[in-house]
Amino acid sequence: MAAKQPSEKTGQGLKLLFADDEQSLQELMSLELPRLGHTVTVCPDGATAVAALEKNTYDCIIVDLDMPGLDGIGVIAKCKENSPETEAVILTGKSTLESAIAALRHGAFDYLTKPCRLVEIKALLDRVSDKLRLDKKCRALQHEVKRLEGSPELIGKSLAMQKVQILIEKVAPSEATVLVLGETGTGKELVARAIHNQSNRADAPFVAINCGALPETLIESELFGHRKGAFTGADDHRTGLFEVAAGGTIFLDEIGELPKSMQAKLLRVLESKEIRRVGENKPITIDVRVVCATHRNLPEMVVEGEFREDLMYRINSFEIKLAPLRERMEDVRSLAKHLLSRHRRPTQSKPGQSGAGQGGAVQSSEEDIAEDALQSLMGHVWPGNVRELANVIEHATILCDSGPIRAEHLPQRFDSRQLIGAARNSPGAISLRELEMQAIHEALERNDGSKPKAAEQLGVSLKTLYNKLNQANNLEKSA
Ligand SMILES: Nc1ncnc2c1ncn2[C@@H]1O[C@H](COP(=O)(O)OP(=O)(O)OP(=O)(O)O)[C@@H](O)[C@H]1O
Repeated sequence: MAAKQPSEKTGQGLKLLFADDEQSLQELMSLELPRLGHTVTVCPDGATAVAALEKNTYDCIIVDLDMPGLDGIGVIAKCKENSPETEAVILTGKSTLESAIAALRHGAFDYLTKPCRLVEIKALLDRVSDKLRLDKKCRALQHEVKRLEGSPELIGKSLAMQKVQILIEKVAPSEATVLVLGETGTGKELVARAIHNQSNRADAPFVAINCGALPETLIESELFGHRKGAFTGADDHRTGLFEVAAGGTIFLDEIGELPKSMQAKLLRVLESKEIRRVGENKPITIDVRVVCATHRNLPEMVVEGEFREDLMYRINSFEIKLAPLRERMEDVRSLAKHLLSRHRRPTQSKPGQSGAGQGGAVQSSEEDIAEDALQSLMGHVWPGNVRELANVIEHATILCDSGPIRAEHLPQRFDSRQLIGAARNSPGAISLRELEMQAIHEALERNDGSKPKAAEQLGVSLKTLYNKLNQANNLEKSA
């Protein structure tokens, strides 16, 4: 007896496999599915379907539950083994709960009860198309996010970083709430991501929110969601970030900036593991791990009445403190090379020097940064920490068309650094006031001209910063 052969009819849209032992249905589908714009391979039984699945991949398979030999569930199981992203639809003559549950348990997208109308098949395939389109979009976005975030790898072999790595390894598998401390740009978010990635929650979402970046009126609805009409402007229901992070980790960055009213609400959520959407009374149970971070001194904030003591104790059950970059200068070299691999396009590297790294990045090699540039980087105090270093490297890659990055490709303030170095060697060549002004200009440059941020980084009040700038202006005018 000749082996049964699948027949294929082409169209556009989804690539489908249809398997059913009823000949009338085979004929109907080989005619109608291409009319709906899809390509279809029609199989008369389960074994033929599996043979076709071994040769091709399909967007969606539609299989009869009861077929002689291998049944529909068997076909789906085989299909998912080889191609988990293929969607499956079960056709069943018996609309029993058991068969529907069995199909869904085996990863079917949905099921249809025979006799099914063409409009039902069309509506279902439209849903499959939408899902596949969204899946693809989601994968593309994940890829883009990964590329923009760079490698989640924490670089640094200094003793301080080794200790941090050990703490992350130890705390990640637990459910402990972690508080990450450190100056701005030291890598607090990266640590939070590492905790998530090394935890049992790694496959669920990691959601980061900067508590200082949202107006007080919006934080509650951003975190917990709201019901339509809960307040003026709430035109739709909104899911809060705690719900978005379900099963995963929420990272509350700049927790010290959380307004007092929200601190009380957050404490309640952490204690009860329940949230209430704004405008709703019904609590929703949540399963989310919380990691917080701040560059502020929380105990001091508690003394000054700016931060709730009970919340501080609730979030700091496990602390990880990141040392500023100036205290682990031995990491600058490896960090600079790692950060360079984020920006270097393959064409910028010499042939044979590079290989594709994570997120499309290209690994940088020894010669990608010349010794004079490395020495300049090693001579800097890095008030903006690793983020500042990342910006400096980005600046250099823009200026350096080919070959290794040299000192001349670094931002201008690194010239002044050499000046400062020279001044150190010949006292009197540069005044204290000039040094101070250089530090102020560097801080302003790093913070895109923001005086409050520059003042914070320099450790002076905003008023002092204005006074220094005014004095310098007056001196310039009188000179
Ligand atoms: N150890 C590290 N290895 C590799 N990259 C790092 C490291 N530390 C920081 N970075 C990079 O430096 C930049 C700043 O890091 P991150 O955002 O985690 O700092 P932060 O402390 O959370 O900053 P902020 O306080 O401003 O929120 C990011 O691009 C991050 O990838």
